[in-house]
Amino acid sequence: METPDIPAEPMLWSGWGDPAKAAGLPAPVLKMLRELLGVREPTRRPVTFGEVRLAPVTLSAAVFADLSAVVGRTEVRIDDDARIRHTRGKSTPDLLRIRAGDACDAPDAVVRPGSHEEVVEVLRVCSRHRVAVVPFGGGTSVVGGLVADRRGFAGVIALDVGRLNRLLSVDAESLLADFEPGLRAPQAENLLAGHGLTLGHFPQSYEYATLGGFAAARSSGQASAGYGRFDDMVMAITVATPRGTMEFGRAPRSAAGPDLRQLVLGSEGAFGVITSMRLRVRRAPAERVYEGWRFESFAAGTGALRRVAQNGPMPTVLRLSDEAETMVGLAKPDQIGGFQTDAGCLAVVGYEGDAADVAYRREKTAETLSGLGGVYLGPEPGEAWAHGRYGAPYLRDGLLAAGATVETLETAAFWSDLSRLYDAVRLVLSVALGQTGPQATTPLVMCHISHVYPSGASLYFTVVTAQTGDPLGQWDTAKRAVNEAIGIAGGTISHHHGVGRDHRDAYALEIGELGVEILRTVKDRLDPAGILNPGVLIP
Ligand SMILES: Cc1cc2nc3c(=O)[nH]c(=O)nc-3n(C[C@H](O)[C@H](O)[C@H](O)COP(=O)(O)OP(=O)(O)OC[C@H]3O[C@@H](n4cnc5c(N)ncnc54)[C@H](O)[C@@H]3O)c2cc1C
Repeated sequence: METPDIPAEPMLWSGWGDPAKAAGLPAPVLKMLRELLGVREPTRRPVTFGEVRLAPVTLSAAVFADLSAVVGRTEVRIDDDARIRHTRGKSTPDLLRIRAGDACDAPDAVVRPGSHEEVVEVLRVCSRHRVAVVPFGGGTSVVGGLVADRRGFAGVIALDVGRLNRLLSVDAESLLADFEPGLRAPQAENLLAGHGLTLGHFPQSYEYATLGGFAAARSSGQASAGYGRFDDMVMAITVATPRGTMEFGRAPRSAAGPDLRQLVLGSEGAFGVITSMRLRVRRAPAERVYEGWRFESFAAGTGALRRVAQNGPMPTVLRLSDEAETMVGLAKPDQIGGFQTDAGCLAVVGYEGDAADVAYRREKTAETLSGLGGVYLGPEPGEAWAHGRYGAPYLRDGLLAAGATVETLETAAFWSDLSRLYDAVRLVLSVALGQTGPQATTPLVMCHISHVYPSGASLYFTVVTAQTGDPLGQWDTAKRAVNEAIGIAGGTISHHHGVGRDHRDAYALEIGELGVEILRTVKDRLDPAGILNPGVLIP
């Protein structure tokens, strides 16, 4: 998999990604925004860094002294720069708020422990003083996973795991590697490359997201067909809690009772702070091939993907854009704006491995796809996707600046429910974001499938619409309606972004009252003062 350089700069405080890569919008996109979606330039400009509004720090001198005694005075930061950069995550509502100068959710301090023991001590100090703790990895959450409920607390700290950034050991015989959680994905890949290994986890947030964040939010990368989801990779996990240390996982599989790793995976910092993990790794592939296929319709392409997922062998990357996403060219962000209306639906299929394995899987997959109506387009669309794959999120800043709201959301369901779910989400988004009156507009709703299983798949939607005077309210209304529609249509509220605050209520409906009670009981036991990420995950 082609991997970008590790960004040297901290992430843009008001937008996505590496400041050096900030991109303008291509002219055809601007034209489409104006003519097709009725987008008008916003009247308000985004604030400058100096104009961001922060509440005063509420931590007492005693808390400050106790935290400094654990991690060192310089690792407890209360300056504006540190606080603003640890405010919320990177969803579109997060960006709309910070661009408007609103940093009311900023932590009072950013604390950076240097070891597992220091994390345990920080949690003890915060429990004693009733200070809320937000575990902070790369800060790329898109579900409100980095905002603590302040009520009843003497303050909030962001517990940044950035100093826990080592590859601790490699077991080449078992294909395992022990990592600390604060490594960003490209750093981990670089370290593994020195051993001829790869993790194979390539989400679109790859440049900035961390290993701990992947485990805490059950992330899934774009090559999940071949390498699996991140939660499949976690063989063992160590967690610091206010009550001490938990360590789970000591064999590849076990019948020794329920698998308590699963209680940590997806717990989004509400039960403890992940301080190390033993991850399954793979030998670095000798060969990589990406290519494109065309299907007449999304339904036809979906059927073909299902057959591949059920009959195998599996490619490494398997994704299918619907008609709208193919038309806009979102599958190839470098070439966005081609606007081919007769392009059908583009599937990108990739294979990584040794030459014989790649050749075998390619031949078998091609047989299946062509037998179900797929037309082979050659390597160009696949290579273009692989080259531009981390580029799309950079377009969001330009779209927001131009007066468009753009956001993504995702879900998953069994194959037999998938087309109903697809129709329901598209309909609800179109109705909720469509505007009537003299300047009537319809939003652009696009979708792709990029994670497939024998029993079902995920659906990933991108929506672009003209901003109203209240873009936050506009999106909030639409998102509530979609969450409800997903539940009714039988989908899960998240396939890989997680729960955070944004999906908390929908998640509660999904797991039922008893499920919520189990989560509350576990939390009460591990975190009796309730300091860990209050308001996230658990209603
Ligand atoms: C542009 C963009 C593209 C994205 N693409 C994808 C994608 O392709 N696939 C995907 O799965 N996700 C994607 N995401 C979502 C996000 O990147 C993932 O949820 C990722 O797992 C978050 O990692 P992070 O290190 O940034 O965690 P953070 O955002 O810092 O934290 C996420 C949650 O985990 C908790 N947490 C963080 N570290 C720890 C720890 N060490 N111990 C305990 N709790 C912790 C936090 O408190 C928070 O609740 C995308 C996000 C953006 C902005």
